[in-house]
Amino acid sequence: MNQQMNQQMEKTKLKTKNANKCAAAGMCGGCTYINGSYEKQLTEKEQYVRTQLKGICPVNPIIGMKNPYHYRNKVTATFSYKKGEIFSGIYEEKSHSVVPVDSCLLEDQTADQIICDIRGLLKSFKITIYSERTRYGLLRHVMIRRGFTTGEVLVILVVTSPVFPSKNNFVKALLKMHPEITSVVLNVNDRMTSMVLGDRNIVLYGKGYIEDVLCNNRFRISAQSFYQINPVQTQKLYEKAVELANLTGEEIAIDAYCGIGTIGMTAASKAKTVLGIELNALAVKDAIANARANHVTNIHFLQGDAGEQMTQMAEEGSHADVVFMDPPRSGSSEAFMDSVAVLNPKRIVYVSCNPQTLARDLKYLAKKGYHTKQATPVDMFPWTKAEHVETVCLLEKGKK
Ligand SMILES: C[S@@+](CC[C@H](N)C(=O)[O-])C[C@H]1O[C@@H](n2cnc3c(N)ncnc32)[C@H](O)[C@@H]1O
Repeated sequence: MNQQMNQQMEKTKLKTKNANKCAAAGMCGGCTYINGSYEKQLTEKEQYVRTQLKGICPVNPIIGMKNPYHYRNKVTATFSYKKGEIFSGIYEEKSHSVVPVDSCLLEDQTADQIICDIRGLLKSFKITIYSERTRYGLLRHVMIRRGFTTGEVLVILVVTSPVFPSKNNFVKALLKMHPEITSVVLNVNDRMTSMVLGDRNIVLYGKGYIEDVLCNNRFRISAQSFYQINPVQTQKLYEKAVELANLTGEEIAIDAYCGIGTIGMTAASKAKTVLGIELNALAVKDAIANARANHVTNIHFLQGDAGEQMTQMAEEGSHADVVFMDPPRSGSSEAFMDSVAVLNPKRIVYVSCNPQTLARDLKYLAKKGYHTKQATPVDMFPWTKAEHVETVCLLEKGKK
């Protein structure tokens, strides 16, 4: 039997075994660890971080989750046709064919139910499904964001055109089935892109965003803004990050790659001032509104590339006592890290969702005189790949 046939048989066996837990297992690429115990998964993730950070710093035990299911507060569905009937689901791993999914072990259950009910409405409202191949059709995706503490629900209908048939009646029908929905937004995405959201939002119902409470602050979260997808673990992650910063109330702190200002606002009550830096203009708008709504007066925000903003601050002779940095999976830039060194903070708290780029950046920061004292992995994405484990690190200036 050739190798290809063997691999195919192994794949089929795995799918059959996993299908007991989830019909899409082995296809959507989400639950890599579905077959083992949660404890084993935590051990492997911790070991993965240890391997990546070998020779850099000691690694503390991983912080796991008590109930590691249905934690995703943001759910995105894609639609397609099978024998003329519309179905909804998730893209197959590394492909754009849709795997049917009605309920997922990781996703918020209310969100999954709303998606199924929207799918049920499409035919009677004559809403067509967008095809990437023909570029014909209206509805590309449905995204649901749900506030874990507030229960608020934002439904985002991602469409190719702002002309949505009988939109008021559609919203009315949806609200009748799901009175818990607090806002509905049309997001127009008419580009040939694999990005889910377009730039234009039209509010059909409610305020156009949700609010959620995290670490005693209330945050406003718009369609496009980054917000951690596992609120239970985020609380633990931010508490650890602020604890590592060891703030006394006298510090000038920077929250780089700040999103809607969540880490900076959590730290603000313990620091003198905080400056948040973020590229996404809508996230900065949310961050400013969040600071105002929570009466946090010692935090300010800059919109722009973190590397460019920090370079400018370094050139102006600015100083910081503590820098929080939480870059995207690709990690930080040398321009940013060069400038951090010029600002001369005592401590850097690095939050990362990619141990590989984290290791690369920690090595670069070591060359700049910042040594990593400790790292703590946090399981933000239970059942998914070890490569996605979150880690929070403390770096200090001076000798190793
Ligand atoms: C992993 S998220 C962290 C956000 C926030 N700290 C949180 O916990 O919610 C990374 C953030 O970096 C922002 N970002 C990406 N590239 C950036 C850049 N070059 N400069 C500044 N911010 C950037 C993204 O828009 C996103 O909000």
